[in-house]
Amino acid sequence: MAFKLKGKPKVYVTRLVPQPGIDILEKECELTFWKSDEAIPQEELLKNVRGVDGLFCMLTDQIDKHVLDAAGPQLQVVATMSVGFEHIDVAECEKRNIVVANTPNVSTDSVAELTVALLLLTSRRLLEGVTAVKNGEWGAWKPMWLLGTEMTQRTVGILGLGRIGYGVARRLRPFGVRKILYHDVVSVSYASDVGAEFVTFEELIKESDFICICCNLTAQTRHKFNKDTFKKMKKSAILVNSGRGGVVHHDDLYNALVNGDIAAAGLDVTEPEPLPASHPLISLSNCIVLPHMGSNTWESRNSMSTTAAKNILAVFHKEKPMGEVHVK
Ligand SMILES: O=C(O)C(=O)CO
Repeated sequence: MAFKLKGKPKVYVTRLVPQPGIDILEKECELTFWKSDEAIPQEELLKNVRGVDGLFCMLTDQIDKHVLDAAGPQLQVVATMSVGFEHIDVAECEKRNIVVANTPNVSTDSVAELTVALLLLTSRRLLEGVTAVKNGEWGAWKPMWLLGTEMTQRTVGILGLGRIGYGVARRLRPFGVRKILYHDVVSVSYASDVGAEFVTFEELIKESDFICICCNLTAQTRHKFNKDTFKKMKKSAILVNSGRGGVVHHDDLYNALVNGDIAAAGLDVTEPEPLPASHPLISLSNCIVLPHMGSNTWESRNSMSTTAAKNILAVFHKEKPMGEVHVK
């Protein structure tokens, strides 16, 4: 059901976000903000959404039934400044005819670049090198010190050959990798652009030297990497996750890294986030943990902000937003 708006529609923005999106919204909407770089506490969110027509949120905000109730029946759109939308109760929004939209495409290059960077950081043991220099451990050249693994002639496995997985595959081809394997819910037509071969999950984990997790978190992918998976992987395998933390069982990963079931891991996403500094994975030299930096570029964040803003306006204009999402 469409609601007629009297005057400018009201939009609540749950954080300080890049200005380009705000400039777009300000022309047509009455904006209020959570004026902080830190996540809004849920009780503040519940208070501040009252009476809004649009909600501009991010992946740290739980947009559940209570928030929708607090907002009221005039709420038309929930636009998240993220690709992921696990934090939104999409089914509940659909029931209430509230459009949910995300920001696909605009962070693809940023996340794909980060994934390759993290793979190199991990496979070439670069952080251990930096740490050794800082700690004054850099002595005379040694033939057996901090040896990593080359990408050349290796098999790369990608779980989830969507936009980001494909972006990773395109960037890895010039490194001279021997094979790119992928597993996904369906085989995808553009796999042939990067010479990627569809395999079963079992084949992917057994044959790959490097595995990049680029998929969403769903009931099917939750803890897909667990103790049984790690036992089947090559002992020399390197695992990189830039998808969602919940795809990996972190306690099992810790054991696999300590017991030598796999060689190393690079994580840009964890479960939970933030991962506490006391978490055992952080103490390991063969595990690099980044603080979810995949889309941390000016280009990506500005586009995420403008896309979320345009999605909100599209709904007010009775048009289809670019990133409308539905219950799967
Ligand atoms: O957009 C997303 O879903 C993110 O994870 C932010 O990088």
